[in-house]
Amino acid sequence: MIAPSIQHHASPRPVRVAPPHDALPALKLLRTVIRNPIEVWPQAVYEEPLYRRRLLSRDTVFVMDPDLVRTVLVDEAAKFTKSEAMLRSLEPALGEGLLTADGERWRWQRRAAAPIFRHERILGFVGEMIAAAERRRDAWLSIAGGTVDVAHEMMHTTFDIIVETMLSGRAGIDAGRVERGITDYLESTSWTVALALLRAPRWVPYPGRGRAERARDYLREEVLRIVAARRHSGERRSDLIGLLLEARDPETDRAMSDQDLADNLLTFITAGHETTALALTWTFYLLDLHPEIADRVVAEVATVTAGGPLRPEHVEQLAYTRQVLQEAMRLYPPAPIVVRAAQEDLVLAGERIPAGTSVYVPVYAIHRHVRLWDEPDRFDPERFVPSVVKARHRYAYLPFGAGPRICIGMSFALLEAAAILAVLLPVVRLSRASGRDPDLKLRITLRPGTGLPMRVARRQGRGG
Ligand code: HEM
Repeated sequence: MIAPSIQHHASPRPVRVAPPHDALPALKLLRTVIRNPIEVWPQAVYEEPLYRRRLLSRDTVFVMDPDLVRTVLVDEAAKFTKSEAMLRSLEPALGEGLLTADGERWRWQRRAAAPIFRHERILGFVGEMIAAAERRRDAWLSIAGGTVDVAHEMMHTTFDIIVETMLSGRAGIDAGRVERGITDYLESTSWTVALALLRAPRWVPYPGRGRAERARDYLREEVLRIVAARRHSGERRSDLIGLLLEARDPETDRAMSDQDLADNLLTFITAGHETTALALTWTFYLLDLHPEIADRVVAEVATVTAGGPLRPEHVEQLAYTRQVLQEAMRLYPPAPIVVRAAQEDLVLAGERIPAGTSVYVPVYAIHRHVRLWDEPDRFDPERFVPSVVKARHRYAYLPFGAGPRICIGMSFALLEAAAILAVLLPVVRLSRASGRDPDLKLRITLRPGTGLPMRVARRQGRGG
């Protein structure tokens, strides 16, 4: 009888969100939404197939059952649009780009961007991914024994990769300012979400609004500058800017305006690096808790590369490394919630859902749902052995969403994360500088509240 609890203590428990004990009264709910919206999700979201409640002034349905998730995101996707809270948070920066547009406007932008995400094309980017990771590795080795904020370091690494691969070079963008700009902007989004739940008009001021708007203006000016420079040069390249410049709306034959281009470039720059950086950040945290799993990744890299440097063709062969990343994204999905607004009345699991209802797909909670996962809080990459994946419901795991709006950058992100991990892990060992767990903060993405400071040591043995 005692054995299971001993085992339980032997395996470190990665940090998780603590759901509230009781239903929160309105004022406390509002305060919690502003501080950290994921902390209002009740225990029921981790246990029930569907949970319905009024969140401030919005009728809200949480959908956890994988069949219902499929209904919302795939089968009946046409009956939903992006939600008011998400649009209100993201539209001021991303306009009506690929992530935020709906209907026909979304469809032609998706078609325009699709060629750059074809598998063969993405494989051509892996060399850049490895090179950026090697620059980070060399920087870390030069300060071995020191401490780095892994969250910040991963943001810079993935930022370098997105501008190298999608914009054909850095184009003079200040990565540090972009990172601060994104953080400042995202920081304000818990207010915009709360105000949307309260149905307050969009002009209502809130703390940090000025700072968020300055950040947004900086980011937009930078991408407009890049667009203007490309138009001015008349250069034709087949990078993302080139593809978008040549795209024509099939219905109107209209080309993208500079504003449309800026919306999309900013969408790709932000959606395309912050999420992957977070996936890696949480992976480094988990590997500090589980050095035996880190050792297995290092051993796999050594086998696949035969002890030599990582080359692009190796990355797809790193099956265990990919399992580790997938399991890290189960526990810490960088995009922990997907939200939609019902455009028509419909019925879900016998519940009448009137048009206008917000439908939350709480990815973080689905990934830790007691009916879907055995010991949901345990980090166990074996869950992603192909035969185990096959036996599981397809919609029990959705770090990249699902259906027509599934992440366009999914393969890019998986290759990128595996390449970065496979370059860094064999040479360095990272351990939390404070010995404490990071805190989980929802700001559209799932971020470590105050970064993730880790000590960098040279890894002894085969790799270093
Ligand atoms: C680990 C990394 C990533 C995660 C976890 C992630 C997650 C997601 C999720 C959940 C969605 C769907 C949102 C919804 O349905 O409302 C999405 C959409 C999107 N992602 Fe990613 N993403 C990642 C990396 C990337 C990368 C590398 C790029 C670009 C290079 C990218 C670009 C986009 C875009 C443009 C969309 C909107 C697609 C559409 O609506 O058609 N993402 N992402």
